[in-house]
Amino acid sequence: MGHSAAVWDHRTAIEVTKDWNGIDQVVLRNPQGASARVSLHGGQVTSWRNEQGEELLFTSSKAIFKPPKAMRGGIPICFPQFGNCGSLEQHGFARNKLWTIDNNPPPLPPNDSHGKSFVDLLLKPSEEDLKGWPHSFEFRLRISLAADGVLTLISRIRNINGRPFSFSFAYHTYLSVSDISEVRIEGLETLDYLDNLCQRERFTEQGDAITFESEVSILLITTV
Ligand SMILES: O=P(O)(O)OC[C@H]1O[C@@H](O)[C@H](O)[C@@H](O)[C@@H]1O
Repeated sequence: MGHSAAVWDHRTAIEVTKDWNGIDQVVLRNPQGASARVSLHGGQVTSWRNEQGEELLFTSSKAIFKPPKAMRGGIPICFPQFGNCGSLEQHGFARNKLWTIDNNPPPLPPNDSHGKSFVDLLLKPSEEDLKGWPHSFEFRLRISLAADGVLTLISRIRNINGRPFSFSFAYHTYLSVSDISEVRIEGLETLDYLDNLCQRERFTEQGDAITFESEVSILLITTV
C-alpha cells in the first residue's frame, strides 16, 4: 500500500507585495486558508486571519498609515524602550524603522519552522539611531503561521560589540474583540499595577479577573 504526505514548503507559502505606502509586506498563508501580513515598516504584523477569513487583530480607524509614524493596530514592536520609560520616543524606534528580510538567519530549533510558513526579519541600527541610543545590536524577528492557524513571534536581540546594555521590549498587540464587556482576563488580578489614567498611581487589583467597564490603561507589575 502506498503512502502519501503533503509537503508544505514555506518558501512557496509566502508572498511579498507592496503595502499602501509602497513598502514591502510579506503575506504568510497556511494550507487551511489562514493568513498573516507583515509590513517591513516596523516589522509590524498588520493582519492575522483565521481559516474562515476573520480578522483577529484590530486596527484603529484613526490609525495613521504613513511612515515615519507608527501604525496603531496589529502588533507593533516596542524596542528598545517600552512606553515613555526612558529618553527615547514613545515605545522606542523599532516600530518606526524599515526592517529587512533576513534570508540567512542563525538557526532556530526545527520545531519553530517545521510545517509552518514563516519569514525572518532583521533590524540593525542606523548611524542616526546610534546617536540617540549608542548600542550596537541586531534584532531578529521570526514570524510564523502554523497549520492550525497559530501565529508565533520569536524575537532575538544580539549585542554586537559585547558592551553591556539594557533595553525594554514588548509586543503591543491590538486584539480585535466583538464585545469588550464580555472580556475577562484571568490570572493577573493578583498583581499590583500602575494606572496610566491616574498619574501612574500604584494599585492592587481586587476583583477575580480584569474586566473593562470604561477606558483602562494599566501597567501590571511582576517580578521575574
Ligand atoms: O499611541 P502610541 O504611541 O501608538 O501608543 C499606544 C498606547 O501605548 C500604551 O502603552 C500607552 O499606555 C497608551 O497611552 C498609548 O496610547
